[in-house]
Amino acid sequence: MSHGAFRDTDPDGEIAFEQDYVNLLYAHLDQLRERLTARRRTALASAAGTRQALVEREAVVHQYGGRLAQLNAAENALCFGRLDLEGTDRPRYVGRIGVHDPDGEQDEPLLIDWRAPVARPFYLATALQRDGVVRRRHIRTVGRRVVHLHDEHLSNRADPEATEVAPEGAGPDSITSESALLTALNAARTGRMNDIVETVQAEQDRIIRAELPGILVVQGGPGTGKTAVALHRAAYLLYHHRELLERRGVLIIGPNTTFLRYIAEVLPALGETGAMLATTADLFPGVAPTRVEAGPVTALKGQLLMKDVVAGAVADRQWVPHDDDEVVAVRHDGQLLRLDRQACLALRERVRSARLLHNEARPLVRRLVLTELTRLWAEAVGEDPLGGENLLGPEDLDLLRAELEENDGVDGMVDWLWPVLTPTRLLRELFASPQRIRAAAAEVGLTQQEQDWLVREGTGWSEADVPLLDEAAELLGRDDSTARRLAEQLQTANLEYAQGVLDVLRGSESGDFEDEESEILAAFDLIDAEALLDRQEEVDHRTAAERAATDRTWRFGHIIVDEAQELSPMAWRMLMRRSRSMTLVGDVAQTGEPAGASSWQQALQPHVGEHWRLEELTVNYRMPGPIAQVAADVLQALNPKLPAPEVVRPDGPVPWTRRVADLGPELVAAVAGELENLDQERRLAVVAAPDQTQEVFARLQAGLAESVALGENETLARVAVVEPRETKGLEFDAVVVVEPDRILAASPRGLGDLYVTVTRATQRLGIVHCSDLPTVLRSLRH
Ligand SMILES: Nc1ncnc2c1ncn2[C@@H]1O[C@H](COP(=O)(O)OP(=O)(O)OP(=O)(O)O)[C@@H](O)[C@H]1O
Repeated sequence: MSHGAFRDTDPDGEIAFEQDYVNLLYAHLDQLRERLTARRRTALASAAGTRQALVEREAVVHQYGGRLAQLNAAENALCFGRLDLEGTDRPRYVGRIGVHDPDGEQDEPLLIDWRAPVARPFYLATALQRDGVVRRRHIRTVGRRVVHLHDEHLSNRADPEATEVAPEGAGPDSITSESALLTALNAARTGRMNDIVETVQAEQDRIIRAELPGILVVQGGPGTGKTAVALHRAAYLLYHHRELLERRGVLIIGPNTTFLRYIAEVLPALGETGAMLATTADLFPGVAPTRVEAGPVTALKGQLLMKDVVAGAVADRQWVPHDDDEVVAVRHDGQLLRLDRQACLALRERVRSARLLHNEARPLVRRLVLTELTRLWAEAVGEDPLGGENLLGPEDLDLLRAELEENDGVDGMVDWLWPVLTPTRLLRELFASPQRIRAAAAEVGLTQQEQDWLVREGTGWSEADVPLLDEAAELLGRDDSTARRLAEQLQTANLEYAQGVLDVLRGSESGDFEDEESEILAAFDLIDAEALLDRQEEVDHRTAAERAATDRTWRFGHIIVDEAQELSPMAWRMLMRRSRSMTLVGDVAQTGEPAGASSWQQALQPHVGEHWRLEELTVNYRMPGPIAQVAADVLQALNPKLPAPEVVRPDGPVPWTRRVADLGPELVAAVAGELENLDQERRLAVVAAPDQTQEVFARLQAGLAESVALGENETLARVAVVEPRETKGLEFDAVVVVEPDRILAASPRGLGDLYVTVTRATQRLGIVHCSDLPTVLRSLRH
């Protein structure tokens, strides 16, 4: 590996040279923005008298808006790289977007989008595999000012002074652009994730640019860049498959809303705003889970056997009398027409054999019920007093049937036998009734304890309920009656609104207008309210993400799942319905959820068999060596088969431990000491077991403001007190772990939570404990 020296001065005018070029790029960016803003303004102001013109105008305005957002996002670090190539004097500049000189004669763009194939050597070229690259230059800018250049000479013919051999142990051989990378890794964390577009590494680049179709699993230890890679892959795929992915949308699933906030700025910074960020809990429109359930309940609800429980619950609602004494009956024309158990059983079998979804089978149920009731009524009224054949002919039967159709009691009977069910009604009524649970679980063999876990007191949905609601929706099919009623109401309301718009237009019509310019057509001459409504519906410029958020059956162009190891089998089942083109990133050593995966094979086999491919990330960019060593010890105990990632920064502060009598002043002193070790802008997380976070927070809130010479708000803004699960996917400059023994005891999945906890720090790690340290933290014991 070779790398160049920093140039802090600019003896050869290199910075000035690059500054000129960067100025030129920004001038083009400004020009482009101005031109687009003006065009957008003109389009907005243009008249759109016809339906077609209105649709076209809206499309153009929308398109300009999207492009402008991309250009605005490129403002920061527009250009960050340059490649000098063999056989040409013209360098190739790499940046966030492509910039062309509209008047230029050259074919080659002034700036190449990092996602374009010709930008790839910027990330991949090494001294051994140069790909035609003689020199790779990293250009660092602050605002629009070039502040630093760093060169890597990949050619043997390069200036020997600018090339030096990497010091021993400076990190894995595969690292490129080491100086720029180390600058990024050592930077203070802000609480929001940054993009890594300037320093993507070769193994990451391969994953980012992997082909779209199919299921790609990315396994990697903590800090190997899985989240970063997943988000850059989203940007890459949107660039290369824009038409498909803007139409179908990209869904990004994260473990919780804190995490989604943490990553929210990465894609916009890469110029992409169209992806939908969600947790699996958000995937059933209209349901916002707030209910917290105990671990065993969550674990049970996540298991695949719950699909059979839900199916059992639906089947149980397709009612038949329990014995020969029970009947369903309707009174008609003085006759009591009854369906007994045998008749109901036969009817149910006929309907089930039609293999329709529950709600969609209702019209068939109604038809069969009517046939049976008609037969019963005919038997009663057409009976030949002399004992001969029934006196009624086919036409009479048709009349009887038509009459029965008008009887409200028939609908009541159908409701009883085959009620219209929504997913929420089905599960609400299931979880409220031990009898229903027993009936639903009859074929599944749930233990009494498991059945009791499903009984729900109170209301509200949990995250684990969402895949069950989705399952129910799949089995029930559309509840047409409600949907139709709602659609009709909406249509009426919208029609009234559209009519109102036309009335306003008419109201504003001037008297002169009618007399003198009757040739000119006004909007209300051309369209009626219904047409206006149609027109509004056609001009639906919500992004695919926005439309998908309200449509449970939306199929996405691609789904990215982060912390994918946490998904339960039922959650996988739900996601698989939404796309089969997926990137799943995670680490099976970090699983904390009770129903999460122990292996990718176990997680995916039931849904896609062997149809998935695995890539691995092997380099830890987050932790310095001494912290990584602590993590490696925990990993060794957790799953010795998983290799600990290599580190990029071998050196760093040694993690410290402090034994305290209780979590009082000594804890405060330890945290205060740690804060003093950190620069002002750096942030600290104090991680404690779920049942201790409140106490720890209260102690620190009271004690820290006094110990550290800072205001209370200022101090607490730098210190987050969190439980292990809340730190999933996040990182902090420093982490203080409180009572690891207690964290271990509170984890449903053994060492997973502790492993997550000790792998969050980018700079410093400390441990405060009252009880003995767990054996896995042996390297920290004195
Ligand atoms: N090529 C890179 N250049 C600069 N920074 C990088 C690079 N790769 C990763 N990082 C940084 O390393 C840190 C860890 O990355 P990330 O959070 O994506 O890892 P992860 O594998 O998802 O970790 P975890 O499993 O713990 O959630 C982040 O700060 C990220 O920006």
